[in-house]
Amino acid sequence: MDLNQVSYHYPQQPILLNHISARVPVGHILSIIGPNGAGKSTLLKLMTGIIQPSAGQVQLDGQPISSIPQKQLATKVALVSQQNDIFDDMKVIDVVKTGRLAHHNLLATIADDEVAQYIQATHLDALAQRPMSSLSGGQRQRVWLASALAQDPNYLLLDEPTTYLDIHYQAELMAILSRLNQQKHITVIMVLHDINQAFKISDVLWLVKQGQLVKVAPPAECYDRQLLASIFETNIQIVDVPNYGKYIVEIPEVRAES
Ligand SMILES: Nc1ncnc2c1ncn2[C@@H]1O[C@H](COP(=O)(O)OP(=O)(O)OP(=O)(O)O)[C@@H](O)[C@H]1O
Repeated sequence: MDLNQVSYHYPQQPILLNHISARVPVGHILSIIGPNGAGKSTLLKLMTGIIQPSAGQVQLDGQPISSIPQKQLATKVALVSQQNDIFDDMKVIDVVKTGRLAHHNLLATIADDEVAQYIQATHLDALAQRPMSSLSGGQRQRVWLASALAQDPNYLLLDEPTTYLDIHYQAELMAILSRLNQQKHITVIMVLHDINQAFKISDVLWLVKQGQLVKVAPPAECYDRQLLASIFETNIQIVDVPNYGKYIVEIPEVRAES
């Protein structure tokens, strides 16, 4: 996937993203990080074709994403975002089957067997027959992931996927994504707020500030205290944690006692 001179502004709003050009490395894990309002989710939406650039082009397999019919696009690109409750009356297994609609015309023709692997991959076996309305936020998050996987996409995009997850499930989700990436070669693109998680799991980072792509590099090249401090406008320290490695912490400025 390529972004060629992509600019974007919401209707009646000033320019948000300004001439962004970058290539998404196929088969890798890419995380987009940056402060609130930087334009990360908007960038993700442009990469799914949900919104179209005001100028420039997003290309998928050499084709403008805007020219790919929606159903065909759904077999290539899947988005896991903060979802609403429109599926509350449905059973988990049926919500997962909606992802298969990228490959079928009717939900009724999709067999349970066809979605079993996605339910297993997201550890939802015990919940498959439960209504969505009875699930916790973290469990729902895994259903959205299973449904996106059922699209069998080349590109899996996730917008803040760990928001509702406790630290155990955050680690579990990261492990699931790593496994999918390694075994199925799915390209993972996600917006992550936890920068340490992003640094740990990603092959490439996009650092975004005020609609600009400030740096594109592997995590090892982004452990730069000054760069991170300027992006997040806060005091950053990078510490060495035994058996973990480098860890980024935000340290509030210490004020001198008067
Ligand atoms: N539908 C919309 N209409 C108008 N402005 C919007 C819309 N969606 C987002 N914006 C504005 O665009 C800017 C970037 O929003 P975006 O959600 O892309 O940022 P973000 O980096 O993902 O932020 P966060 O970390 O807070 O989720 C913000 O100023 C936001 O208010």
